[in-house]
Amino acid sequence: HLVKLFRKINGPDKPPGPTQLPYLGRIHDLPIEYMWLKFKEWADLYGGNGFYRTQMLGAEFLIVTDEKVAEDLLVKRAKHNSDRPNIQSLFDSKSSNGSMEYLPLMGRNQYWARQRKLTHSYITEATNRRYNGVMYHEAKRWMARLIENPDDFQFSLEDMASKVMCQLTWDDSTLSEYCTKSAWGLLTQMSPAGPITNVLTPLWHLPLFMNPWKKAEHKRHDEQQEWWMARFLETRSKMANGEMRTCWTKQYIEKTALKTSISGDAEASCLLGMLALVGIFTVAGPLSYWLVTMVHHPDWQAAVQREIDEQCGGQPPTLEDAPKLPILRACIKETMRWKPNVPTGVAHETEVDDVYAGYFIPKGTRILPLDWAFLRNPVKYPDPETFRPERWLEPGWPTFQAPLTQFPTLKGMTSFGWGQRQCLGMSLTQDELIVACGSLAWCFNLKPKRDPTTGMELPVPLDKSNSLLIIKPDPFQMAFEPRSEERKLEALRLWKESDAKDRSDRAEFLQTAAAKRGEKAPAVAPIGNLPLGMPVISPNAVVSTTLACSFILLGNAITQSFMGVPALLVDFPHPSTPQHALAARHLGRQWPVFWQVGNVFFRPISTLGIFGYAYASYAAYKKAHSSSDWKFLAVSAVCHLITVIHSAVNMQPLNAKIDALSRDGVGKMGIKVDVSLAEHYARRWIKLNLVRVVMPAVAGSIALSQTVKGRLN
Ligand code: HEM
Repeated sequence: HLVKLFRKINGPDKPPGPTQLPYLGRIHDLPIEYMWLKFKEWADLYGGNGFYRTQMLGAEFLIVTDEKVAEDLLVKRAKHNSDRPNIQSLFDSKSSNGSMEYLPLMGRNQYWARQRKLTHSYITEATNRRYNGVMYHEAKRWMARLIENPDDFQFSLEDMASKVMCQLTWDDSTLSEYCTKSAWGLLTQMSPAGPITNVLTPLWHLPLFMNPWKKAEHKRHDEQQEWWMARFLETRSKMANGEMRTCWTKQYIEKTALKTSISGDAEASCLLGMLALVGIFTVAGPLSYWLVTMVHHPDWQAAVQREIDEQCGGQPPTLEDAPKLPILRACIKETMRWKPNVPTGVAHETEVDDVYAGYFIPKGTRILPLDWAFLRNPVKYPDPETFRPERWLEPGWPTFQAPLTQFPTLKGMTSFGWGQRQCLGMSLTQDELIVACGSLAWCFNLKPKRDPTTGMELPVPLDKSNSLLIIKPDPFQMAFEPRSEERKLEALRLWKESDAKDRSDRAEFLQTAAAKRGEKAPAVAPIGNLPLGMPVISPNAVVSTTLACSFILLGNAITQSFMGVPALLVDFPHPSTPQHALAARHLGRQWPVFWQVGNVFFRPISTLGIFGYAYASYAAYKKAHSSSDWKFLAVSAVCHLITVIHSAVNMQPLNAKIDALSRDGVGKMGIKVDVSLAEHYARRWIKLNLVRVVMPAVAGSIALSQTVKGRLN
């Protein structure tokens, strides 16, 4: 039976390709890491017709390695070849059961059709509006961040792309960090290099109680959905107060909701959430590779800088300048050709049996347009392994197109896919890369970093990346050297100016909204995403104050336990000696002086800590319940609460006892104490006071780490 099966699956009627094993196909020698390189290796062996076939665990693949074949199958026969394969580790990735969640992964069904139409119209409109200046604002912020903290460039790069998308979707750039995390979560889950269940698909069907992959996906999925819905509802409630500026979600609620076939809030929140998410890791890829490329090609970097200096009047480039910047556009396009960030391409699935070039292509075949192969075709791209932007700029190269005011353009590149499923973010990607890469070239010399001890240049690897569906380079180090002191100051000034304008625009908008409602305008403009109905006080400012409280309390408690009381007890006479009674009375008299400051000063600031941390925790909860930030601050609040309760319940009675020593053992409320235990009371006090050392230390450390990580912004 096996021999028969083997002959059948490798029969001469099948398209060429590596020999297939029954059921396994070629799963055994297809590496998860850098899978596209193996696909290309097979392409060189079997892809003479522009395609070859392989199998994986019963799934049939047609790997397309020539653009003409991709055009034939995915554009001309798009009607039958525009479905998507199921992704095992996501629930209903194709929306066959109406989940309506992830547009790029949906099958070719009604949900996909209406969501694609709407997404296309929103992106087109935003492109025509020049994205309301969001890209310029975020590029300026990024330059300033790179000047102030260059070593954090990988984070700030992705955060810039995320802020652009969050701003366009919800008019709130403060959502960027969570959105990026959520984006990588989804990307990992859907990639072959993600959970093992994407490759060993039967594992996914284990019962839930013994299935860690399904449990993890439940959690990820539910958190993401909840967050998208929270953003949607928040926009709606801000709109009800007239406090929402232009963004895609507002546009949907205000204009589209009544006219569209989108089924309701759940579908709309997913469509908008997915739109925000898909523009992060995609744009971050070429931006990261731009850094790598420029470090390795200082001559082209200098050419881009010269062009910008000559054409943009000493300022960073705008989209209006783009026609005058062919070298910048050529370098961006060549970066995307040389280091494509979706190297395997995105699979389509066939919906009918078909015949192509005499070969039978069964229904359900996954067609993979292998971008790595398209972009390394030596006929179209001579010397394909080398970064050569001149191929877009000089007549004589197969890819040259005139006029240079229009070409080269990213639009239509094979990297954006094919036919009915072609990427909807081409213009947004092109515009964002022109603004961001152009601003980098205007402001910095991008160089290798030197090891501070050896003085040697640290390598910037060319071929190290993750292996997800959309890739980015592995972490590396490099230097961002401002081109001159004036450029640096100008970049900082531009950001300050843009930030101030943004804040005042928001404040003015809110004031107008308040005036329309007949209310007094809020004193401080809420920047970001503060909870509705709360006084508008920045959680960051509150926590900075309570942090000081925690550490003051800590300092005080250390002084008391390790200096103050031990000093009072030096050479304290033994109860059997005649001097003891006098010393005990003396201790009782010293005590109120010592303790009073605790009641008057430290208890109130400890109480202030409770409220401050609780407020910040609540604000963090409102901002993103699904993130655990609020829990950290809640722990800080509880630590302060414990300190206050402990002082009242355990320490105060001890104070009263020591105080009673000053009156020969009879306290104010008539309590009687044993004078011979004077030193014992004081030493016990030292021990109990350690709670007042530990609790503020924990509270303060947690809050400090949250503040340093920027979790309260
Ligand atoms: C370097 C940047 C980008 C690359 C290389 C890229 C690449 C791709 C690819 C290969 C596809 C699948 C095409 C196919 O199946 O044939 C795709 C689909 C898609 N892209 Fe992009 N993309 C990029 C940026 C963006 C951005 C910035 C957005 C939106 C803001 C976006 C939105 C989409 C959407 C919505 C789809 C799904 C289309 C559908 O399934 O009908 N992309 N992209």
